[in-house]
Amino acid sequence: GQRLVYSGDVCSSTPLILSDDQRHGLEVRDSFTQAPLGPAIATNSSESPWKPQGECFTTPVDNRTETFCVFSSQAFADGRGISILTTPDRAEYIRRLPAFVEPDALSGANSHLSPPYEERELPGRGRGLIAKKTLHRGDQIFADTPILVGDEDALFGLEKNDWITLINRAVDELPPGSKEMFWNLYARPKSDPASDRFDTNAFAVGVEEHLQYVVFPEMSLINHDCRPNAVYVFDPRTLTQYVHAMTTIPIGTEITITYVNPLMPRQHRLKHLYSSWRFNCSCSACGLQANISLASDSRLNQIIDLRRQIDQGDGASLQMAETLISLYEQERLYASISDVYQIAALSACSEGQRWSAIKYARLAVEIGLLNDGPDERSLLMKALAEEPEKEPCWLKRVI
Ligand SMILES: C[S@@+](CC[C@H](N)C(=O)[O-])C[C@H]1O[C@@H](n2cnc3c(N)ncnc32)[C@H](O)[C@@H]1O
Repeated sequence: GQRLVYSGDVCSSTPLILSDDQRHGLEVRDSFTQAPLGPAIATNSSESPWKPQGECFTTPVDNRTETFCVFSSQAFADGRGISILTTPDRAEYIRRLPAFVEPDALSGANSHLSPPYEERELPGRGRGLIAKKTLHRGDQIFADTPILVGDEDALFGLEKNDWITLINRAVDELPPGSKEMFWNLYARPKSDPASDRFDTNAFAVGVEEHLQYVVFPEMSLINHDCRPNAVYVFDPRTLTQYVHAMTTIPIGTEITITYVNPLMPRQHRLKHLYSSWRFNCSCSACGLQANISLASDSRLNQIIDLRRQIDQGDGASLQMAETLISLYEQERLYASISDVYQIAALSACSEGQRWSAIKYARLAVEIGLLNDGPDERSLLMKALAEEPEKEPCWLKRVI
């Protein structure tokens, strides 16, 4: 969850949160803040699922005083349970989400009976997840609800001791199975065992356009790679985070996601991973020989320059978009490529290149679903994939 804006805000995809000295300037991946499709919350108010709260703590946030309490439900998600450390207003919003009020909203979630992976001890990186069968792009690996939710304003605003009191209570209120999974999570001992585990394992997500940090204990075993083979996306209506294969993952291969913005140059990635998680990144992209690594960095710079030109100018020509796609492919940045297909689809549309527009729009739809979920852009891409001539972008480019 740390803010990883690098040169022009191109991409930020960090799942986890971090050490005390870095608890500032956080952000959520763009995709998480997309407006969900369909009504976000139920209009009828059902009975509150929350167990009566204990003591709450207050802190000033933006010139007002906010109160933070723990809201727990042991029954949530068929007894998996959830504890939410937030304000009473936000808890009220959350309890009306389909995750709580629609009986079938979680029917496909939290099923770990025959997972496509197994847990293994891996040299130099603790536990990790290894594919038990070959996975292909789009295969679902996880669909889980969080067991803990911690409000950004509480995490960064509350006195440390108040935060520690609340996060420990939040863990205590979980059903035994979930509590055990939480205590089994890895954390480097730093301040408080619950708070340390939360810091190492929480993902930043947007709920009601507000940043929350959420812990999914099964997904927490996924290690980092700068060129990962899996991606994750959060659905704020069902509070479900999905992990999908983004490339072919051969049987016996480790399943990975990226913890940092993969467009950062190698030195920045190494530094960031070390300062936040205290490990020396040894992924293939970090371990490249010096001259090959320089070539990789220069491609990353070229990507950032091109994207800046596109953002600041009048959009991309199809040629620019195809150059970008090629650079992403050369860099194996498949986990971040979906918006580049969108750029290509729009530029092809504006140049009246029918088949290219359809091809890139289809790719943007397919890959965008894995990366960003069903957001508004995916509707536009769907329409473009059908009949580009009917879209406002058609032949818009005046050259
Ligand atoms: C969310 S946990 C991942 C699961 C963890 N390996 C375990 O044993 O539970 C994050 C921690 O895993 C380790 N880790 C993750 N990716 C790594 C990598 N590429 N190289 C070395 N250590 C890594 C680091 O210790 C990091 O703080």
